[in-house]
Amino acid sequence: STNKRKSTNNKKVVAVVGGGLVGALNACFFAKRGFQVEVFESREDIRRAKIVKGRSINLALSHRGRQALKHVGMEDTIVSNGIPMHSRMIHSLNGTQSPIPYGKKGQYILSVDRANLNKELLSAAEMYPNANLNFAHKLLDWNTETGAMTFVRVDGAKEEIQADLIVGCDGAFSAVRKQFLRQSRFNYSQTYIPHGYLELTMPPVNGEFAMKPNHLHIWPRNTFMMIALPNLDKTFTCTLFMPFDKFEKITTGNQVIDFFQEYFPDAIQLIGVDALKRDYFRLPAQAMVSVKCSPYHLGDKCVLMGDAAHAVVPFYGQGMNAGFEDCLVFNEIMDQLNEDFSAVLPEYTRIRVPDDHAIADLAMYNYVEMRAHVNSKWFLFQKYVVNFLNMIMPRTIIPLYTMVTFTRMRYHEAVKHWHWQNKVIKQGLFACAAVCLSGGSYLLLRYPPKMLYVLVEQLWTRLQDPKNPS
Ligand SMILES: Cc1cc2nc3c(=O)[nH]c(=O)nc-3n(C[C@H](O)[C@H](O)[C@H](O)COP(=O)(O)OP(=O)(O)OC[C@H]3O[C@@H](n4cnc5c(N)ncnc54)[C@H](O)[C@@H]3O)c2cc1C
Ligand SMILES: COc1ccc2c(c1)CN(c1nc(C(=O)N(C)c3cc(Cl)c(F)cc3C(=O)O)c(Cl)s1)C2
Repeated sequence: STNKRKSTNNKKVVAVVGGGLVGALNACFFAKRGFQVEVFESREDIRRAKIVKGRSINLALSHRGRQALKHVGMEDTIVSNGIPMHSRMIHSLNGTQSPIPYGKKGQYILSVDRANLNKELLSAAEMYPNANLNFAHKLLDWNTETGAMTFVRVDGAKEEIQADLIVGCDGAFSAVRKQFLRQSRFNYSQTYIPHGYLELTMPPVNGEFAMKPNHLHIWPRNTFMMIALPNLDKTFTCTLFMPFDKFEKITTGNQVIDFFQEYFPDAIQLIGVDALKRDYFRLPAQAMVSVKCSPYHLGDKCVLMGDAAHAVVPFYGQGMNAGFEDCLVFNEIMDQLNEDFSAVLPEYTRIRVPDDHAIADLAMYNYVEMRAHVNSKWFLFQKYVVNFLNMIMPRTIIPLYTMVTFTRMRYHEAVKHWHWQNKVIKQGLFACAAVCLSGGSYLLLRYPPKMLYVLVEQLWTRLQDPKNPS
């Protein structure tokens, strides 16, 4: 039966497919504009269900995501439930911990609980009288002409529902996107990386955090890496990144301990030997996929946002932030083109595709970087050099992660500026190398080594005893 959800006023009906982080936030954006919003989520209402297994338990929320939440009045609620991380804490192999600030005082990122964030956004959407949440509705397919969607219920019954606009927020394996793949001139690519991830919990010690809480803890070990974000219950969620073929080689509890002894010795005591042996095998390592596609819209009927449009590998902590920013950018274009979908959708694709592709590339680049040669020394060195240059030329040399994490500079413009400043730094380094070289050789030619030796000795004595004129 095709029934079109009755819209309370003559406003159009917007169907948001997917009640995850981006779908729930998008529902708030459209409901705030007065549309009749119907959210269709395949899972049961997570506000009633138990823990959702297999998803990253906490996430880093930064500026872009906060600006989107702010627009629907949710920023304060979410930030109050987040834990500020003012700097990274780099764990070296010998156990020393080195903090690297994210920036000036007010520049910090937040560790937020994924399930809690999703629940808060669903409840915020539900507050709007013109918004409905339909759980246990799994989209099978939709018709590009009529916009009619076919959902299957838990009991296998099918339900057809019509909408004026379909917003595909159904994640990396989007069913809404399936219809796009049948269209000509639709570009699509997906890449699974050879790494998987596994989550481990680091319990509190005597009721207190096991490590300093206001940091993003990182154990960079080239091909392996572990990071830890704090939770409100004083635990840390540790995410271990490792190639699948390495995961497959570790099959016994003792092998887990040996592996941690070799690469993350300080973490063994903090997580606990038994917990490590148990939790390591609780779930299989999860895959990470990078999806890029364009266009994001189909006619004036359908638009993709969030992971459905651009699943990115998590090595910049931007997937959710980018998806939240999608909602904000779409909303800004709705204002500019006064909600005319036939104009808004193509404009959204034109504006947003270059930016979401840029962050997808950046995240993949950083994955390759981290895996290739980022151990704690290089990580520290790199951050110090760029932070030093930023100190002397604050408006010219801006660390890339600062532009990505603490501004709403368009992702593709941040990348362009980063390429430019890399060139400037390289030329700058080259220039001062040339000066030192030519200056040095001039001195050698002008003053043969003996003379030079005397010169240096005089200089040294003067430095030792400035008053002595000799
Ligand atoms: C290990 C890891 C760490 C991460 N860390 C960060 C981080 O620190 N910061 C950050 O910003 N991002 C991070 N991300 C990325 C972030 O998790 C995603 O970008 C974000 O969840 C995308 O939200 P979404 O709503 O688009 O998709 P999802 O969260 O996947 O939600 C999709 C929703 O659609 C529903 N659905 C799927 N198919 C259908 C269907 N056919 N019909 C109806 N409903 C359907 C699903 O049940 C789900 O509720 C991380 C990701 C991973 C894997
Ligand atoms: C829950 O699972 C996950 C998984 C991965 C991430 C997060 C949460 C949060 N992440 C953030 N990354 C940045 C960043 O810009 N860069 C370049 C970094 C990239 C890596 Cl891989 C890293 F380890 C540190 C930094 C860093 O600079 O601290 C932030 Cl800023 S936050 C990565």
